[in-house]
Amino acid sequence: MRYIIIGAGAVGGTIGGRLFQAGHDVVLVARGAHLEALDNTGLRLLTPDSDDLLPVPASGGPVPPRAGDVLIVATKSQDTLSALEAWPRDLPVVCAQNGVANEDMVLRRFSQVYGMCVWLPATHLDPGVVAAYGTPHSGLLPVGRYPQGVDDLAHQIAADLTKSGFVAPAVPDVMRYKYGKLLSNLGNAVEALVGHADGMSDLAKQATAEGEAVLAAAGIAHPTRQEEQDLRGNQVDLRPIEGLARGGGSSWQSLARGAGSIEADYLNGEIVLLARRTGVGAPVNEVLQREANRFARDRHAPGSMPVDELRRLIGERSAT
Ligand SMILES: NC(=O)C1=CN([C@@H]2O[C@H](COP(=O)(O)OP(=O)(O)OC[C@H]3O[C@@H](n4cnc5c(N)ncnc54)[C@H](OP(=O)(O)O)[C@@H]3O)[C@@H](O)[C@H]2O)C=CC1
Ligand SMILES: CC(C)(CO)C(=O)C(=O)O
Repeated sequence: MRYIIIGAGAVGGTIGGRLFQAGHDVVLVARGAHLEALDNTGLRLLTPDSDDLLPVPASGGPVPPRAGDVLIVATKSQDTLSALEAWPRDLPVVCAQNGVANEDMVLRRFSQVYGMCVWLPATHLDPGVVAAYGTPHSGLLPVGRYPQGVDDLAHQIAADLTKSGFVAPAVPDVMRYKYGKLLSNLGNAVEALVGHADGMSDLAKQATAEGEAVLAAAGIAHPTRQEEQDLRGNQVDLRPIEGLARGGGSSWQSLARGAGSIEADYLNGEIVLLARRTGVGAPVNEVLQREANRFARDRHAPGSMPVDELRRLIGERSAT
């Protein structure tokens, strides 16, 4: 099996780097300065306990096919389709991403799709450099066939990831896990907008509570908090890497890089979509989606919105 990682940033770089370290064939697909650094120097993968320079092959696009190729897409959700555009449609694709929309988007074009629920705090620090901030051998990556089930390939992927140091069970209901993870990611926009200001976690809890109510109204199952906690164990506990504080989660990082786009349409926006479909309200997530998109478009620095301003906007929207 050869793992082709489409979007070798924080998550893709970490998964690809660990698979490579465990002896698997890996190709990292990247672009721009990141691709140049990967080509010239290799992938530098930092963890709390290690600092490795890995000569993982990299490419800017499709590579000559080989039997057993598997695509792992680890771009932000807004980049999924364009990143997969040039790849042969008979390849299996694993969506190692947050949100729950990628699998359907990919299934329109590729017939064999897998979901992966990604609990793996990581940062794309610089071109060619990624950091994974978990406990040693951390990262929880349940994987399964989309929309449900476990086939031989899902078992093989889970086994390869497990041998690479992840906790990676093959699960028959991967989307149930991904809906649970979606709830945890509704606070991404809060962190991106107001940073770690006082009041940030209350706003994130409001977004999550609203998300839970919307999933309940839509009849969508997700793990209970206890089940998720049991599964997570200490796999996603952040540990410091000396000299490298983690600024924030994946959406915060998009703003910090001035990326011009953010994943909010696929995180808070998923709750807004479901709320509209089921006829319930989702004012908190609506404001977070709108403001996060505005912040990304106007290239505001992460954490630069006063928390009172965000509270005011949510209050205003909730009152209408
Ligand atoms: N970071 C984290 O801690 C976690 C992230 N996730 C999820 O994982 C997914 C990936 O996030 P993350 O790793 O943070 O994102 P990153 O931005 O770090 O990495 C995504 C990479 O994809 C690249 N990319 C986008 N389009 C293309 C393309 N057409 N060709 C080649 N490369 C492309 C980006 O390049 P460029 O920079 O040039 O745009 C970037 O390097 C998201 O769904 C996120 O929500 C889940 C759990 C934790
Ligand atoms: C859980 C968390 C916040 C880990 O960083 C994440 O999923 C993200 O950054 O998107």
